[in-house]
Amino acid sequence: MLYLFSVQSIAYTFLAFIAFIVFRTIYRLYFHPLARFPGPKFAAATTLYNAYYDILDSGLIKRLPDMHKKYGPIIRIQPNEIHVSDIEAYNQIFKVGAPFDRVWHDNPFLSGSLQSLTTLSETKRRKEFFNPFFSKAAILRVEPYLHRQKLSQFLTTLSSAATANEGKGTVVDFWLAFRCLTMDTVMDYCFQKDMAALNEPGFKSKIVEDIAEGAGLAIVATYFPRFFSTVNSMIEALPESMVEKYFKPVFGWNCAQRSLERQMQNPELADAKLPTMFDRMLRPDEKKGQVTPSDHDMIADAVLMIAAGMDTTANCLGVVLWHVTQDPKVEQKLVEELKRGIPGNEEIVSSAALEGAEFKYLQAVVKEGLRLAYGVPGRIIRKVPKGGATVLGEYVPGGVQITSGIYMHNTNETAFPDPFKYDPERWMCDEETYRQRERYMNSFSRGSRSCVGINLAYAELHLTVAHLFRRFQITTTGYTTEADMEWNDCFVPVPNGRIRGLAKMRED
Ligand code: HEM
Repeated sequence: MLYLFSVQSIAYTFLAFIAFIVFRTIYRLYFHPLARFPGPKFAAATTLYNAYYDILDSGLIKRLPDMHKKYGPIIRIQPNEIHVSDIEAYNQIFKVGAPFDRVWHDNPFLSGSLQSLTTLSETKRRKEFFNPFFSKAAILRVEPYLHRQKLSQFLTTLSSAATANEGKGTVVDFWLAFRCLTMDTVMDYCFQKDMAALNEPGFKSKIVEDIAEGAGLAIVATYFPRFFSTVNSMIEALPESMVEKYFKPVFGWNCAQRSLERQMQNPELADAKLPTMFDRMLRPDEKKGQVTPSDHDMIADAVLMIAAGMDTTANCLGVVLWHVTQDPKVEQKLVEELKRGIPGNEEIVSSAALEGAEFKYLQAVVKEGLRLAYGVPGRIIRKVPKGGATVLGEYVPGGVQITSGIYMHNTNETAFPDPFKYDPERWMCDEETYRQRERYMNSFSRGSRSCVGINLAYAELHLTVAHLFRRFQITTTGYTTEADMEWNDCFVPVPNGRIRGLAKMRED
């Protein structure tokens, strides 16, 4: 009897569940406030549609251009989410001060950080600490002690690889090398903390490998935030040796986190002559109503800087290296310009000089790399304010998620004819065309939530690309394939393979 009862109750529960799914699907398809928006029916019925393409395929974002061609400029891509393809609508949602708050998918490593703040007012208060720290003037002021030194270490380690084998060179894993560079730079710039990844022969840094390998999970975590939070707490409760062996990304993050915690508790560990990111937070301007964030939130911000600054910049360097080495004309023009502007092979010039009139082609090479590296291609989501908003002439109710992916704008066919071709010449144009193209190029996002690290990123990119190609001849053909460079949208693009190349010293 007891057995029967339990079988019956399981059956009833199952039927109730099926009924719930059926009613919910009918509601979503025919009675939901977004029911009138066009788009695939499956996407309107369940988030599994998005999840399928984001987790099991290379990302929904890559399907959106075709979906927009079929259904129009404003489409429903999830039961409660709208995607718009039009640049004016993008500007409406992402302009400075726009009332569309960020949608935050809980992430155990970043909760409490700037990125987890959703409203404009909270964001503005926290950004007051960051904006002066990442200003162009601040970046230039410390450049001789920091990012230029990191660049020198990068070039030295690369020289060792390039002069090995009696000068025949060695194959270098540039995927890892660029991550060592960007990780060491961010850690040094923000916290005066030397992770010394660049000193590892052949850039074989374990901590960078461990942290970088976790990037692929970021998008999965946005669909199952509670599950990932719980699993993360369980992993953290395990003995350290097990975490190191079986859960490498978590271990890498924990190491970075502990090291930052140590530094926060012992501020004297920082070199007093240069500020760290925490200095300003620990000395808030009370007249402006600033308050020091909690220790937890400052640590979360520190972790955010690594997460936001490492892969994005390294991805762009990888894209530039790949395309430049695949096109002899581009490489020749770049190297000629660099030889004119940097006569001595061993010389290091400042990022300010590299952003001047003598290096226009270098700037175009970097800009085109940023365009095709996409920054955060798809998942930057906003919430329609209470009371709703009119977007592209359509009323969208309050509370609905809305977005417009960077990938779509960076590959807009009108702004960038033959959009997937890497062509720095697009940026060697008249001012009006340049401005038009810039409106579509949104790799750093726009508005109140745009990238706070943009100046540091540009300095790193110009410095690295200039000195890399000035000093080294790199062959990627035969060591990297088109398929390796294909990417999956994991919040940031994660390439299928690693970019590797044979590095040799340039003779003149
Ligand atoms: C090529 C390099 C980079 C690209 C393409 C890039 C791109 C972006 C994008 C698209 C966003 C918006 C993400 C969102 O709204 O969810 C963003 C946010 C952010 N970036 Fe960058 N980024 C780069 C480098 C850096 C660096 C070097 C740092 C600092 C060390 C940094 C720090 C941040 C922070 C803190 C945010 C969060 C801003 C907020 O939530 O309001 N980024 N970045």
